[in-house]
Amino acid sequence: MTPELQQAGAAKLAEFAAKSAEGQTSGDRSAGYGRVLGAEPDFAHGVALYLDDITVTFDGFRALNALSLAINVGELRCIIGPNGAGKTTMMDVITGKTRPDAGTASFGSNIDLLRLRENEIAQIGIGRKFQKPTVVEQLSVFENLELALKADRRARASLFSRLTGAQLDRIGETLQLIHLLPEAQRTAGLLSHGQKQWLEIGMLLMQEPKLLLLDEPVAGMTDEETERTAELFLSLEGKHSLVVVEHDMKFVDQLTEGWKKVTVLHEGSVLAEGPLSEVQANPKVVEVYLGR
Ligand SMILES: Nc1ncnc2c1ncn2[C@@H]1O[C@H](COP(=O)(O)OP(=O)(O)OP(=O)(O)O)[C@@H](O)[C@H]1O
Repeated sequence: MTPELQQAGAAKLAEFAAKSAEGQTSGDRSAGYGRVLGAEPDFAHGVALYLDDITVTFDGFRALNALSLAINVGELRCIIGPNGAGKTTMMDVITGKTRPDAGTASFGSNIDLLRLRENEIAQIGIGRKFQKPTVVEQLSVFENLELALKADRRARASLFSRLTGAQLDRIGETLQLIHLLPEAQRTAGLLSHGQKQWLEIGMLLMQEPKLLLLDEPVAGMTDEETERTAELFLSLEGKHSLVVVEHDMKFVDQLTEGWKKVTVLHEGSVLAEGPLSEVQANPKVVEVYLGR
């Protein structure tokens, strides 16, 4: 690593540390966790996420219209639907960015998501990946993962301390999982688009999310990258619940392996649910989405 890069890395870490310290004084994630929740999500009923009758209105326009949806623990669910169907708004409600006008949203059977702030929702184990990767370009792949690990409340005390053996092992395992072990020392800014997306997924994984929300994860990827991303998600299934919003039907087909449930959203509610082949043959789905 060049001295410039080291300096840039140190500056980023310092900036990050300052933000963490700020959070600590103004109701940060760990403080919020204890204050608001005091409990881990209860997954005993096998459901990770429940949305019930959620309505979101923007200036009189219903972006979500009595939307109900349940995602099981460990399930990989693909959500498809035409532009404007409400997919992003749904993710915004789950992550606390948008408050619905009506309805309920819970994580496990006990945690009311509508009472939590965005940072608190991240803290209880809901990770979100936006379409555009937001890795720290000046840092190496390894340092990005290290940063994500240390953003975790459980490791905050050790922001500037050396990584423990267990932490190094976790970073190593994640590097392998996201196919970036050979690129560990590479500056993130030099990675391909697909590799940046994987790195960002790796950063989310460092926080051990129970539910991962992924918005068009393969947009802009090559066919090979798309295929490897499908393999990655399939390897995460079971250990995490995954909600994948995607327009790429080949990718959805790979992920659902011919049998898993796909949800079709249209005009803010569920239009159809079932295996991909079934929803693709559904005349209502063809009319509003696939036939276009
Ligand atoms: N902040 C907002 N103010 C006003 N209207 C909004 C706002 N956010 C979303 N909308 C509208 O709500 C509807 C649902 O948008 P949303 O982005 O959730 O759809 P989407 O299914 O994610 O679409 P895409 O596939 O294009 O990303 C759209 O008609 C959109 O214009």
